[in-house]
Amino acid sequence: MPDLVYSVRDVVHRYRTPSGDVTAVEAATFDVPADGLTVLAGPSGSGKSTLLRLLGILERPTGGELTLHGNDTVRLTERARRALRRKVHLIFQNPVDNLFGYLNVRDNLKAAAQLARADDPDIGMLDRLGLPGTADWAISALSGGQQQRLAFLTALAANASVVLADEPTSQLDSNSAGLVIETMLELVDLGVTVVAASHDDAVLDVATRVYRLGDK
Ligand SMILES: Nc1ncnc2c1ncn2[C@@H]1O[C@H](COP(=O)(O)OP(=O)(O)OP(=O)(O)O)[C@@H](O)[C@H]1O
Repeated sequence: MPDLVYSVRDVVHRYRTPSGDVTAVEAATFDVPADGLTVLAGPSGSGKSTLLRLLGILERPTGGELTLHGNDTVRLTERARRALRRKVHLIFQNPVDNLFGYLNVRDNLKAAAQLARADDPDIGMLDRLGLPGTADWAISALSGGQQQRLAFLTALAANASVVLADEPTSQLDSNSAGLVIETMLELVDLGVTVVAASHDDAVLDVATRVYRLGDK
């Protein structure tokens, strides 16, 4: 049995709005084992992004239980939640939101490591993981797919054990999406736990497991 990274039990999340409470996540129950690619699937508005924010410890669920490596993230102090959050790396759907546009490729890896208080990153990962010879390139010189690929490599530079990706291929054409999927699977092979919210069939096809959120 692989290690359990997340245990999610009857998790509910409501947002307060001026026109009343909005239930974004309703009774979500699933496990995320350490191995493989876990995909959260569901139609627009089904709560995928909210669930990723809860898994990323950016927000506390309104109800239910959510543990990360056995730590009860609902009841932990803010300080303990911050320490746990350092092991988790979030990737957003728009590639440029994941990178510092004014830094080159190498310095993006270095900045990710510094922000996570990790050791100096191995820049050679660019050559091994699909971005050979790009260390000195500006971010704007990379294609969207290459930018998103680099975003996943910044997670390695940050020494993250968990990567949470919100619709990582939705802004990309199918070739670029293919590059990103390859990179997600490479991270999985390197022992990183990858959770992606996605309704892209190409991502669903390579998923190790899929948790479907219902229409509400
Ligand atoms: N900050 C917020 N305040 C109020 N309501 C919100 C907030 N964020 C999300 N919601 C609502 O919660 C529900 C779930 O949204 P969420 O973005 O998590 O779903 P999603 O499956 O990721 O959708 P999409 O694929 O369109 O991004 C929606 O009804 C949305 O309008």
